[in-house]
Amino acid sequence: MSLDTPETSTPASARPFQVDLRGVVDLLSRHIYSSPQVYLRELLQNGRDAVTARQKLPDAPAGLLRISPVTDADPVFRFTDNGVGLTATQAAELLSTVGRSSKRDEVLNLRREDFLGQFGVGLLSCFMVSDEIVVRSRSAHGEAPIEWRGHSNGTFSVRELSEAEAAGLPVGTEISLRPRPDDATLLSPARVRELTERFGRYLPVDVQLEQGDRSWESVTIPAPFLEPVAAGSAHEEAQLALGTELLGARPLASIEIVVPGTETRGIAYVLPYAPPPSARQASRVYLGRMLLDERVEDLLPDWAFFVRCVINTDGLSPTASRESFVNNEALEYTRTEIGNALRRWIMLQATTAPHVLSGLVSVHQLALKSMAVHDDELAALMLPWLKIETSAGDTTIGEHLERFGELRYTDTVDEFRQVAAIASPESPVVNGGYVYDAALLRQIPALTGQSVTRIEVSDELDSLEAPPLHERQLTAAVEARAEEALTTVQTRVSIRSFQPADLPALYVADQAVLRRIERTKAADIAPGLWSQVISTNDRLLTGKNSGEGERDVRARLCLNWSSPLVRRLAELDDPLVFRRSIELLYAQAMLAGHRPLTTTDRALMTGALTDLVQLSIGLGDQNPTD
Ligand SMILES: Nc1ncnc2c1ncn2[C@@H]1O[C@H](COP(=O)(O)OP(=O)(O)OP(=O)(O)O)[C@@H](O)[C@H]1O
Repeated sequence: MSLDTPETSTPASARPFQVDLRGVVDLLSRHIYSSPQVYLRELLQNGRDAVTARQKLPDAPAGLLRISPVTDADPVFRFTDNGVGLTATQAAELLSTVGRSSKRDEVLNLRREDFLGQFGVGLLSCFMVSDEIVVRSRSAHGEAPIEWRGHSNGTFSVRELSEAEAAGLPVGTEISLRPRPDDATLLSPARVRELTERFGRYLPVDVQLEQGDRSWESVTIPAPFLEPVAAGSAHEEAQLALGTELLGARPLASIEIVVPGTETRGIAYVLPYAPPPSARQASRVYLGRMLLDERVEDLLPDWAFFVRCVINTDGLSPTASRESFVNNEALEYTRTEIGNALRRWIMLQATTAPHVLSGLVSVHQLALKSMAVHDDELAALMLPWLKIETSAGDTTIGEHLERFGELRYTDTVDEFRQVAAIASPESPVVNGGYVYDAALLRQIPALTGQSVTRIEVSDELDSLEAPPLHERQLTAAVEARAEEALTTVQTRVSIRSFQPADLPALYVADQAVLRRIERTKAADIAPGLWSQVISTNDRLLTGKNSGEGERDVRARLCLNWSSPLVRRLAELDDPLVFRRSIELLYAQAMLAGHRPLTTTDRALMTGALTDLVQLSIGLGDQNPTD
């Protein structure tokens, strides 16, 4: 069927949509606004906008918003402003038409930046707490004062007030609400104070609350996050107090954020504790100094999880719920600029306040590493402060490079654990296995010109020499005895010589090393032509192939033939002492390599320890454990 109107039909007259106000209020309260408490935010916002509109006229007084909560003596809530006011025509048109707003640019149909409202639905939020809204207003443009009454059943009336009726009504607007019994607490003095302070504490107009004794108390204070502060000033204290309230602890530092492009400014507080890396810090955000939300999620870049911000913006667009921003180019730009401000601050600390940076690094290592990986400039400044684990203990990249001039690292934690025990103290190995570490270490040559080498476990264990030929018979017998001792944990045993000599055993799980051990074993058995064939073949091997399957590449215990303890064990005749000692060496090598112990491993270790203790105190013959 065509959507065009058939020529023969009678032209239909255009009629306006009917709006079911109850449905709209239900939509607002259940699906747009998070809670009925936003009635106060919407009133504050309308009052603030009316004051702004009046300030554009000559001789406007300073803006003033006054709120009288519901009390036992007076069950009506009143909100007054000394703003621009409304004429009868404006009231009929603007207050009574859902979606009509005076605050949009007529041509662009966009929010005008000096106003907070734009959607033309805010006043309806009062129907979430009251069945009737009464507006009495006197326009700054002259004309008779008016009274507009709107009902939640969708009807309204508007009338001009006589001067007698409007006696004492100044230019501006007064909104009265009589709360539904269930909602009365939302309009009570305590809740009204709490909500006014939360939403409107930093508004650029004076907001006053009526007290029990009919006096007025101002709740507005200067926003401590909008001005640069002098060190040691009361203003700085107020700024830190706000950060302490926000984080629950005194911030490590405060970083000024200024994004002129979207009229955004505020403070990023550095958390004094490390949050989980996945936890994106939500920002407390004000729009035109009115609270938008305590937890706006998308204003910071992902990596900025070490700060929490308090921000005010005049240039970003709120969604209709006024609890988050429209995800547009301006938001994207602001997010990037906030990221740049954080980066600039870190760089400044690196050059002017290294102690601040080192404090920051000790708490927020991971966030900083994640930033440095994608940012050469930042990496150059941050690298010296970043902590690393080395076979000679924990240190920083800067200290390590200063001491050793070069850096050798493993790609994984597992590799590190296997080589850490045998790395020489003159050339320690760095653990590049923690998140971002290897990627950062690889940046060093380009940034500082210093040498960085990735090492392989197999290269480090290259010095695993087979015992001399004349001792092979003895070592083969020890290997067999030791392997028998370890049958429950199915671990092979090889004897090799390596440094340091005081390390009796090494647990080897690296496949390349295991292949090499197997190779030397085959070469030992088949000297001459066969050993050449095998070594040529090994050079060609880069991964798994059919020949490899025949080799035994199970993890194994490497006993150190250079260790006096192992040599002493080789001479030991007592089978129980030998077995228990081998079991203990196995457990010790597992623990030194940070390998998790299985139940069998633990049972083996406990049994060995118990027996050795019993044997050493002379109980061995009476009660060995098995
Ligand atoms: N206190 C007031 N003084 C003067 N005019 C007002 C006042 N409150 C509301 N108005 C007029 O009524 C219109 C509709 O108000 P409403 O709160 O429903 O929407 P809005 O403020 O324009 O937009 P939003 O839905 O985004 O809050 C306003 O655009 C304004 O012209």
